[in-house]
Amino acid sequence: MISLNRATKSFGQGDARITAVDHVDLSVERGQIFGVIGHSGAGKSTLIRLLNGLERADSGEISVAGLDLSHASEAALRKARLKIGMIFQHFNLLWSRTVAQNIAFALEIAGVDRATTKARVTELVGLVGLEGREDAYPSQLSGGQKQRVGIARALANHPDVLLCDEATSALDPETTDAILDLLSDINRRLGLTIVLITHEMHVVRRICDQVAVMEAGKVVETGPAKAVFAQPQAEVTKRFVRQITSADTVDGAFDPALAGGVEGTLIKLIYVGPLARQPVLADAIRQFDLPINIVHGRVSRTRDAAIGELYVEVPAEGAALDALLAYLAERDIVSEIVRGGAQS
Ligand SMILES: Nc1ncnc2c1ncn2[C@@H]1O[C@H](COP(=O)(O)OP(=O)(O)OP(=O)(O)O)[C@@H](O)[C@H]1O
Repeated sequence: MISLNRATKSFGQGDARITAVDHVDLSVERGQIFGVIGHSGAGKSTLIRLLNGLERADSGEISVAGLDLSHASEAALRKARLKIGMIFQHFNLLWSRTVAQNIAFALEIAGVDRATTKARVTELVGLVGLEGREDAYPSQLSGGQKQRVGIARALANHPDVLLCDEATSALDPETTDAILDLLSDINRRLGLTIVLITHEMHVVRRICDQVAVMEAGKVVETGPAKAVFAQPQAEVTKRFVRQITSADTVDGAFDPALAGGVEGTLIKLIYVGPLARQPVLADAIRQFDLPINIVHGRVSRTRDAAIGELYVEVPAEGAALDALLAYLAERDIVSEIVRGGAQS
């Protein structure tokens, strides 16, 4: 549905030149919710502006819903934009128009006749849960309701893709979750492809299937959200994941360095999905006759998976430890020795 091949965009000249998007390769499948996460200045906004044709790449190819944006004429881009819906952090509503008129505006621009517009607006108001608020003005709405109007407007012309630019950053946590759940529901019901940019790992965890992590214009890591959560590779990704896992833990993040009284080898185990419901550890204890002691554990959820993280103490090293780690690896459990435990 969307592909970027070595897409690059710079601003400024000479020493002041900044490469906001630097040779980015990405591929988004139809029906996916794809998150792009990064800190401020990482290049996310520029990337999303490349995807809706508001910026042209200096080099590389960008294709959205079958249109090659890198080489399209201005007229083709304008037409394509009708099929690329977008929602914004600050909603960008017309303040002098009611909810229904804001939604209808997108259809007026597309030249849709009055009767069709009226019926479509009613349908969209229902889809985003704003029944009864059709005649309200934006100033009379809560932040979450304003974003619902933004979503309805973005969906008016049956877009192929919905781009979300920090769509929940101005909302409180509860409203954020309600809007994310609405996006997830729309994605499932309409099979709509969604690309969202965010600086919050919570957003990625709650609804994204795939994620790309950006830093200084480059994509430093990409993959299924559950894999990136389970085993973040880049430093910046590890910090994002830590941010969320420590927020989830009532008594703060577990710090293995502070775990007292651990005599044997301290190992961190990570397992994803159905494994969380299998007694792999109990089996390992029986198989190796080792009193494996659980020091700390937690389970976090992504859109479609549970990720378990366990810190265990094992009175073994050398060949016995190797055999245990091999046994766990065969069962798709990732292990990392945190302290002690010479392997043979
Ligand atoms: N029109 C522009 N002219 C000059 N520099 C720009 C322009 N747009 C973006 N930049 C620069 O490109 C880099 C990436 O900016 P971008 O806004 O894409 O990042 P971001 O990840 O979206 O950050 P934020 O969340 O703060 O918007 C920044 O250094 C920014 O200053």
